[in-house]
Amino acid sequence: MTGAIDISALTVRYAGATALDDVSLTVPHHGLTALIGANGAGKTTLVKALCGLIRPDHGTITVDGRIAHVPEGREMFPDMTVDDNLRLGGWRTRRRDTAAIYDLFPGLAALRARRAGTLSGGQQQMVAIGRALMADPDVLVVDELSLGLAPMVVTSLVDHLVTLHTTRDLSVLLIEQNARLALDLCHYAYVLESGRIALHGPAPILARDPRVTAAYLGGHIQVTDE
Ligand SMILES: Nc1ncnc2c1ncn2[C@@H]1O[C@H](COP(=O)(O)OP(=O)(O)OP(=O)(O)O)[C@@H](O)[C@H]1O
Repeated sequence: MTGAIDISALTVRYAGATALDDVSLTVPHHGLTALIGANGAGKTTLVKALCGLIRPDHGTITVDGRIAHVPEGREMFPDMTVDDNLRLGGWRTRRRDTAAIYDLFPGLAALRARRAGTLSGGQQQMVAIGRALMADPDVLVVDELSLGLAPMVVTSLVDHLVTLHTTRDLSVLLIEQNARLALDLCHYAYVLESGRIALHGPAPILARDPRVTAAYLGGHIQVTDE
């Protein structure tokens, strides 16, 4: 065990089609690590394997400590209140006190009795992060933080994530289609292409790699040498 998450030689096949092919990656302790990739690259498959929702055909996954997941699309229970959605996150730890989550996201406090399905996408994303935190995780897997959200909302969520990472010493794996966001935010990144890790390295270096800029950053990036 070297990291908070260690994935080694992971292979997943669906009915003969290979979704992940010999994927290895490490999320270091207390690091912010990104996994970026286009539609169909295998990101969701990797998250499902990580969360034990599918059984890999080959390879190993080890997690050091408690892992919690902020799922793609938030996955609220829409007819339950915000507070009850948060409490669901604490079922394993038997934690019921949600006050710390409202301290972190003060905007949610006034919404605690609202049905979660009536919240905006950004508010739901805060509930989804809060629900994951109710599990007192050491490792947080955040799947598509920015999906369908306005840039200002994403900026605010990113600020919260950075605060969480620094104040709670969380190790974070951020799964993102928005490569610019992921490379700005994270220390290290992996690029998944057609089920294989095509590139990996420190995020600032990947952000200047012509293969990344052409495929994931719109092909226009200003590289200045100081
Ligand atoms: N249940 C399944 N049965 C068959 N093939 C599947 C299944 N789930 C995913 N796949 C295929 O596996 C590959 C990887 O899919 P996956 O959903 O992991 O990609 P992704 O990177 O998460 O894509 P997106 O960003 O569009 O969600 C794709 O070719 C997809 O069609």
